[in-house]
Amino acid sequence: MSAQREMKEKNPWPVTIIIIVIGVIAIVALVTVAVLQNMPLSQKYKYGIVLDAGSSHTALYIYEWPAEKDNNTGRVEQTHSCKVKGPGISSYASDPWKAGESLKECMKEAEMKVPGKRHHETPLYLGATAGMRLLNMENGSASDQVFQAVEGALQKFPFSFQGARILSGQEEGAFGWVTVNYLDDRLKQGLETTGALDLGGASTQISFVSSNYNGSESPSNSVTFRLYGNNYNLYTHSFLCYGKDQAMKLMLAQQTKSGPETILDPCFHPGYNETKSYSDLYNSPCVSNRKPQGAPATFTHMGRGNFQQCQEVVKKVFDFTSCKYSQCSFNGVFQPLLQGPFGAFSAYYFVMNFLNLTNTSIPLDAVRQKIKDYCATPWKQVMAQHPDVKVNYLQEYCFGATYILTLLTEGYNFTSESYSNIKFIKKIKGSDAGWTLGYMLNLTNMIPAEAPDTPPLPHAGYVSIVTLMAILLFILFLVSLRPLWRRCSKHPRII
Ligand SMILES: Nc1ccn([C@@H]2O[C@H](COP(=O)(O)OP(=O)(O)OP(=O)(O)O)[C@@H](O)[C@H]2O)c(=O)n1
Repeated sequence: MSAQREMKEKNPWPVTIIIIVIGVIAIVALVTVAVLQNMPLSQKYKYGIVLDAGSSHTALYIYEWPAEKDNNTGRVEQTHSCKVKGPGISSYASDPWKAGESLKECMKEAEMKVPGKRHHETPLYLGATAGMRLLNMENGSASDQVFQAVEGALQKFPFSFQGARILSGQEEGAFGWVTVNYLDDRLKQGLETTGALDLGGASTQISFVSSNYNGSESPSNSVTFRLYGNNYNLYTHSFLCYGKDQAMKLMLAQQTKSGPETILDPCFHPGYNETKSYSDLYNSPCVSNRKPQGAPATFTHMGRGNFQQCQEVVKKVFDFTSCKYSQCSFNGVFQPLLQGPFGAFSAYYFVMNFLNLTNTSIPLDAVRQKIKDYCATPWKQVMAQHPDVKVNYLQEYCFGATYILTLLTEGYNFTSESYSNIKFIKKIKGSDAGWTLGYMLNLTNMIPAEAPDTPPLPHAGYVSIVTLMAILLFILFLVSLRPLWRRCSKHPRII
């Protein structure tokens, strides 16, 4: 009996097993805590909606980002877009309530796309650009009525409506630049930025960072930002009336100065023949003061399809005569030396994409030749070759391409070499290039001035290190129990 008790007391196995079990439980607990503690929270998303009320049309964009990453970058994505049917809101000046009505279809779509429980916290913004800038200049009360109508319509939806307003040209340029560089992940990483070229229907913007511009010459073109710990001194300018549609009015005004009944327009295809009204042509503040006295009610617009002559007429819409600065683009507007890559979007993309000219490694002379051939193509043939393209767009691609080339090379001074620095783009990583994303990021304070603190290790690295340390500690512990092992390995003596 006493010999058995002694054997039990001297046998260390049960103690060793208990220690091993506790050790294993401790390791499992440690690793589990490390994994759970560092696990990303279950993905909840937040949403933001921006309506781009442009001169030619309105578009709605829905953005989405992980809820816990409000203050971080590169995570906001466009998840949905909706093109509002009909013209831009400025076209409803004589029927303002229709401007509000026109938005309802896309807004209903947004109600379906954003999860119901997020509706009330989802900010909704409407920003109007050059079409409303022009209407506001022309008729302030009509512009106010259009805003009242759209605000009334938008307030009826369950989102958190943050107001409708006209963006300045400077804001439009700067937010377009923010969008492009945010989507390219250039801001967070502090990389060289990309310039932004935006061609709308009524205005056009150029924005870029140039090392020879610090804002002292022509301060009205300067916008400064501090983003993720980096300072940016952006040059930006918006040319009102130099969007594609208004520039075409300027070009047609050149050709109808004397109030003729017929014009033979080099920027339209041969065989193109339409009767147009003088009052429609001269209905915008960009040209209204040039309307010829005693002109007939209509004129016949005929096409000639001559690229060189078109270039000559288009050049005349720019004023290159005066510049009080060290250097100018046109109309006496200061512009520093072009620098770095550029992204060109909106109508730049629509037109160049239609003509298969988005590849800027094609030499400029070859681009000119292609546009020349296209302009010379008879209108009937163009229509037959593109039955799916809206005639309103189709008839303007010869002018559009000639205008784009003239604006870039003569207006902004891109050369045969620097032309290849331009990329014609529609989307970047699934989000449309344009001012809307930059506008929302700014209003929701989603780009911090200082670089956000990042954890020293990624989640997987943290878990691996904790696991490794725990195993090493356990092995060390087992090794420290060696005296016990030796005793265990000897057969218990039964005396
Ligand atoms: N498939 C398309 C779509 C649009 N356009 C042209 O692109 C211009 C409109 O560009 P957009 O960026 O939509 O301009 P808006 O926002 O309407 O104008 P703005 O910014 O000046 O207010 C218009 O001239 C339109 O004719 C085109 O040529 N082909």
